[in-house]
Amino acid sequence: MTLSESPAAPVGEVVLEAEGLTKHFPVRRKLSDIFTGKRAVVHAVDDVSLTLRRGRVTALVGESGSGKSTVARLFAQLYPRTAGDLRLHGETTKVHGGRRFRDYVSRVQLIFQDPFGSLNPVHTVRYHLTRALKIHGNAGKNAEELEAALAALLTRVAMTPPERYIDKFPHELSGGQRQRVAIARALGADPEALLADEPVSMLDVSIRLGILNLLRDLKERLNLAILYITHDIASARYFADETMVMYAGRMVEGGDSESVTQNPAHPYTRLLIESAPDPDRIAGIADATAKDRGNGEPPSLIRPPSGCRFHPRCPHAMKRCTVDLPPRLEVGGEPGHWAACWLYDAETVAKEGVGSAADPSIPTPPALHLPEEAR
Ligand SMILES: Nc1ncnc2c1ncn2[C@@H]1O[C@H](COP(=O)(O)OP(=O)(O)OP(=O)(O)O)[C@@H](O)[C@H]1O
Repeated sequence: MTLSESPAAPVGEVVLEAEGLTKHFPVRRKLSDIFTGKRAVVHAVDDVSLTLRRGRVTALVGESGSGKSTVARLFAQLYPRTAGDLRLHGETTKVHGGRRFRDYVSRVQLIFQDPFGSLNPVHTVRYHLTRALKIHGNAGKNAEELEAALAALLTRVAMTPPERYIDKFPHELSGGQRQRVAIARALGADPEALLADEPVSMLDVSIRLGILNLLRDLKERLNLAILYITHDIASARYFADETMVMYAGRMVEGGDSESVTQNPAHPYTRLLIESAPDPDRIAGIADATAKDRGNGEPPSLIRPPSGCRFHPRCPHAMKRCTVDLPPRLEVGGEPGHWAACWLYDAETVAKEGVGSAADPSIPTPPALHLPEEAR
């Protein structure tokens, strides 16, 4: 097997495109539902639009329960979607098992958070990788070619010399090495896109950077499109080209990673950044934590708030935020940087005044940098 190093597809070519992706999970029926005829659902993901391109990492950031893993599973087609479209190279794709699903999985691979759970403890590295190569038709024509393909996979994830690792069982490897094997197994399909769901969150802090550097190397050498799911916005700045922020099942901000992390526009992104441990900002941590507590908890996804879902926690909320869902609005002067927030609609701000409908118990926020026309 030869991994398609820098394949002909141009960097930036769209691989996968989601439009209006929505997933509602039904919740257990209550007696009252029988009388009302309604069935409650968890609004796990609503109206998510996202594009994955060759040679680019797109980070999807948000706190626990915001819907990130559900988006990854929708992209992997492990769940049927409630609504919306998913296109592979411009064509709608909807597969439910069988050969079509296997073809899809050959092009789009998912890497899980838990390297301890994703490898079968009774099988060796050789078994896991051979199986992946065979399933995806990349095992070569004979034993020598298979051996060469196995060595290529381990070399690609910097587990060298390959013979040191190939016959090891998962328990003989460190967490970082197991995640490298899981990545090598995904590469066994020779995919175009990797969906990495919190790939480093269960690893020691000291080895996280090594795995992110490996993924970056793969993005460049194999021209992969990578969806990087994380709750750690600081790592998104370091690793991703583009960053999208999710809150309570909806996307609230997006743009290139530098703009989103250095000049966050949505009040939720600002809160996320303030509560992220940042070695350059150690003095501010206690203060930020206190502010978080004041800003409350994520809402129920069974009955999500009307309008902007962040409005009950938002120190800048206006009346319109409580009733109208904000569209994606451009953030002044930064091409491609948007926020789904009425603060970026000058007319609304002028008419209602920033914070005019905010809960008075929310602590006073730091100064907002709004576009001039909205001040
Ligand atoms: N199979 C399911 N059935 C019912 N509800 C679900 C199911 N899977 C997820 N949910 C709900 O959907 C919401 C989004 O969950 P999801 O796991 O996608 O969030 P997340 O941002 O990935 O969180 P985490 O970082 O904790 O994994 C949560 O409220 C979760 O409880």
